[in-house]
Amino acid sequence: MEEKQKYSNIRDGQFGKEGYGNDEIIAEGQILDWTDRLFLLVQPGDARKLELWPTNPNSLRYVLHEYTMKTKKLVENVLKTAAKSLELNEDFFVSHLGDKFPMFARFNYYPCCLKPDLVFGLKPHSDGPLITVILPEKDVEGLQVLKDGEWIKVTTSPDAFIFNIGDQMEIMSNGIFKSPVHRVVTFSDKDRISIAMFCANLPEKVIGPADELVNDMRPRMYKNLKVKYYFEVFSQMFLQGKRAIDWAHV
Ligand SMILES: O=C(O)CCC(=O)C(=O)O
Ligand SMILES: [Fe+2]
Repeated sequence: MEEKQKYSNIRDGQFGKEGYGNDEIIAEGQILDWTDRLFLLVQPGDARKLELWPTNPNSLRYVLHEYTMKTKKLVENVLKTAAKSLELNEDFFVSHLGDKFPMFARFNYYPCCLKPDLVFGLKPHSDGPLITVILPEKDVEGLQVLKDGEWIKVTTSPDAFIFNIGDQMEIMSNGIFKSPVHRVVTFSDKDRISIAMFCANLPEKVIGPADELVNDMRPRMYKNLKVKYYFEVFSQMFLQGKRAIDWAHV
């Protein structure tokens, strides 16, 4: 416990986004997730808060750096394919992101729970950034996606990543790609771990639907929004269990 507290997301009584710990508590009775998590900015390199990067195990810094670089390459390739599938220039998403886009790593540990019906490992939410790369536990399922009012299990496959579309992608694709509501359930007899890498546009960028995807058949669905502002709204709404994307509609 002491080791974890060295990296706590509460410093001098102030809640910080990065570090070890659960969500900020903003309301009495707010339901917290059944999870232990560490959240770190991993990209751009010069903005890392290394004092929050655990030194045990010793290899973590090196491995996380390598993992970040490889995830970046992978994401760029996937984003090129995604742009092509929308008949946009293949660099559409990649050029918006630029080279120094923010990437965050979230290490999720969901302990087993004697009353799994009463808690979520992670409550229903959508991801705010552009795209998330999830490395799930090899053989413990737990992630579920809401589709047409039903919760569908996301199956895992050894050595496969899960790519999740985030709100920024839904906005930029004018709603063609959907940012799904998803949640993580717990089990009475199994723990689960996952690593989620969130890739976002720079806070000062303004994003909106691609011009090519707005036409008479498909009118503009979302406002143009400054990313920083969207995140402020997102954080508040997330804690209240609401979706920021509903607020972003024109
Ligand atoms: O643990 C998972 O599989 C999903 C994690 C997730 O949705 C998140 O961290 O936003
Ligand atoms: Fe998520």
